[in-house]
Amino acid sequence: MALSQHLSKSRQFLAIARNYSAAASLVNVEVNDKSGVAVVTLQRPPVNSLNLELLTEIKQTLTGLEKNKSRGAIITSAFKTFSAGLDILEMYKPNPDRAKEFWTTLQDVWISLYSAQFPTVALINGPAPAGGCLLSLCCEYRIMVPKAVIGLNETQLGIVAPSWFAASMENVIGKRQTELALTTGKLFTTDEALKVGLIDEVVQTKEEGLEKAQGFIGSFARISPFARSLSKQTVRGGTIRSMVKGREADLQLFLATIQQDQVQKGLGLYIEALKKKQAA
Ligand SMILES: CC/C=C\C/C=C\C/C=C\CC/C=C/CC(=O)SCCNC(=O)CCNC(=O)[C@H](O)C(C)(C)COP(=O)(O)OP(=O)(O)OC[C@H]1O[C@@H](n2cnc3c(N)ncnc32)[C@H](O)[C@@H]1OP(=O)(O)O
Repeated sequence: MALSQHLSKSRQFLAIARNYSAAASLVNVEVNDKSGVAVVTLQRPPVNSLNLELLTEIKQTLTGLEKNKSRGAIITSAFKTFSAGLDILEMYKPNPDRAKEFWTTLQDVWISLYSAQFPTVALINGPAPAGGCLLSLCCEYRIMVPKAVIGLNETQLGIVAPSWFAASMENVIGKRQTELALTTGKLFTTDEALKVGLIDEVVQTKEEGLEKAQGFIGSFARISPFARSLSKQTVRGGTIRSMVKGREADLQLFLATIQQDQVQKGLGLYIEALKKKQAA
């Protein structure tokens, strides 16, 4: 492609990206003019807990990037927490219609991000428990800052990570480590996560992380995008097909689980503990 054509295409893409960024106040999208890589910054204060609105905006962002044949996406946070995971208030004393839409949107986000045709990097610039960890596991590469934690800690809340959460982790660190991590609800420190392969690199700052993430995506410059994305599909296809096939049953299981008295009690206590921690 001629340089002028490439630039015009980039500008067009930039304008589109800025458009859906402007409409989406909980997610900011900035496309690097040179590389065409999108930096997708989650910005729902204070801790990017994933409620219906944030998930909807992430889903719209991913759809936009796919439609515009993005060169790649780096997912990060505007705050000191990457993401506190699912918003517990969406599961505590839930409205049934909203809970259904909430879980369906989470499933949609997982499918879009896990199967994205473009390269994806999670720049984990702070704690990433549960749903925050899941979001990063959907990406192809994980870069993390020191003194943070990451993991699927659902059992600590008295709930169970669904099978597709577990599969996402298993595909990265293997069955044995996943079983240990899930049953104990382990939150890995940055060093532990690197050792077990849950993350790929440690950086000292977010800026350094952005450079490394651009470098990872740039490493595909000489690889055919078609061959790249088909290879990704080959590796991930089984997990995606199984999740899609079971998504209705998964939704029903979620709705039934969060209606249980014992689960509601556990979530209530967990919310109280979070609030007490802040008051202390
Ligand atoms: C075979 C399978 C069978 C069955 C499966 C079927 C169904 C399964 C059913 C359910 C599965 C559901 C899966 C859920 C996954 C999740 O993601 S659950 C969420 C888990 N998240 C956490 O445990 C993180 C909790 N938060 C923290 O640890 C800390 O907040 C954090 C380290 C992230 C940041 O610490 P800090 O900077 O000190 O902030 P604060 O703790 O002071 O928090 C600030 C305010 O934010 C509120 N908050 C924090 N996290 C959440 C959250 N996840 N949701 C909602 N709100 C949150 C916190 O209460 C403070 O609020 P306040 O200012 O006091 O109002």
